[in-house]
Amino acid sequence: MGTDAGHMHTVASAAVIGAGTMGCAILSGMLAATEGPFAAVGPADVVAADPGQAHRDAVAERFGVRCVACAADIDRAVDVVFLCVKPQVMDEALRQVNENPLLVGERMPLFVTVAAGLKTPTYEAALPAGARVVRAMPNTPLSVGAGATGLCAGACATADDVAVACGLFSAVGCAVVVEEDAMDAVCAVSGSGPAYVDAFIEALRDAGASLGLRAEVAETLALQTVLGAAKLLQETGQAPEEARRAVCSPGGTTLAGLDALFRTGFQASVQAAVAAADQRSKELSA
Ligand SMILES: NC(=O)C1=CN([C@@H]2O[C@H](COP(=O)(O)OP(=O)(O)OC[C@H]3O[C@@H](n4cnc5c(N)ncnc54)[C@H](OP(=O)(O)O)[C@@H]3O)[C@@H](O)[C@H]2O)C=CC1
Ligand SMILES: O=C(O)[C@@H]1CCC=N1
Repeated sequence: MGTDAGHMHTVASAAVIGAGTMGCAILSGMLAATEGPFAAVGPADVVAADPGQAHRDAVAERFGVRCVACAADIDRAVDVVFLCVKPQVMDEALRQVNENPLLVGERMPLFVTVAAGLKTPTYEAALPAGARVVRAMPNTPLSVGAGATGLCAGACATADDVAVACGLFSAVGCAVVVEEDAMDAVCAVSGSGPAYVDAFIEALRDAGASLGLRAEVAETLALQTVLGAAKLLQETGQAPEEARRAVCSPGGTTLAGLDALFRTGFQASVQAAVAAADQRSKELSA
């Protein structure tokens, strides 16, 4: 990594290990960045590792990056390695990283992991002493520039390393730095969160359809309602409680709807979902 006049580290090259949903979202954000630490990184500076040949061909075609089967096959040193495989196969991916002297030699890259559950000491124990690790928990809207990412630093990561990782994730959404013991909660709220919102949109669509709306009409209305409600909060800075009250006319439809929603356990359902995801994240790290 180089340091520019503002002392912000800039990245010249990167590797993405595991080019699935998250790996591709990171590739896409990194290559689109026109400012921040990844602004100078182009397709020729990036290598992706993924075992599926057909998948690799598709990734090479889509992003113009070089693709190899696994981290052991990466044939150049890089500044940053993004670890984007499932937690269950991280051991193997780290073993392949360790087999590659270009990645674990004298000049080690910064390792940024997005795996759920696995804690930074796990990586630090698997990699050579002194490995700089930043753990991130992004979410799928990253791929459309609207991600929400929580990050924390491993024991050897510097403030600049955290700034580099934040630079990538904040170019494609928002990024917040938290303590490592908050990462399971971040995973439960925003990492898994898009799926809860999708489930809500499905339920709103199906409820509309059950009242006789055509399914496509119901889905369009449900989706735009969620998008619009979030945008309203973001653009006005209103608290959700305040925005919610503005929808409620005395004795009107919304209060009738909210009363049924809360009476049938909406808040308890969300609480249970987040608690279960938090618990699962903790289990993945055990
Ligand atoms: N999806 C999400 O919403 C989020 C996921 N995450 C985390 O991101 C990580 C990746 O998840 P996601 O992108 O959804 O998973 P995907 O299955 O979409 O992507 C993982 C990719 O890694 C490949 N892979 C498996 N083993 C290796 C290896 N040894 N070396 C290189 N590549 C390998 C897989 O290939 P193959 O399929 O052929 O095995 C697959 O293409 C997980 O750890 C998850 O916890 C974090 C936040 C949100
Ligand atoms: O479901 C999972 O385990 C991953 C982590 C957060 C979102 N997807």
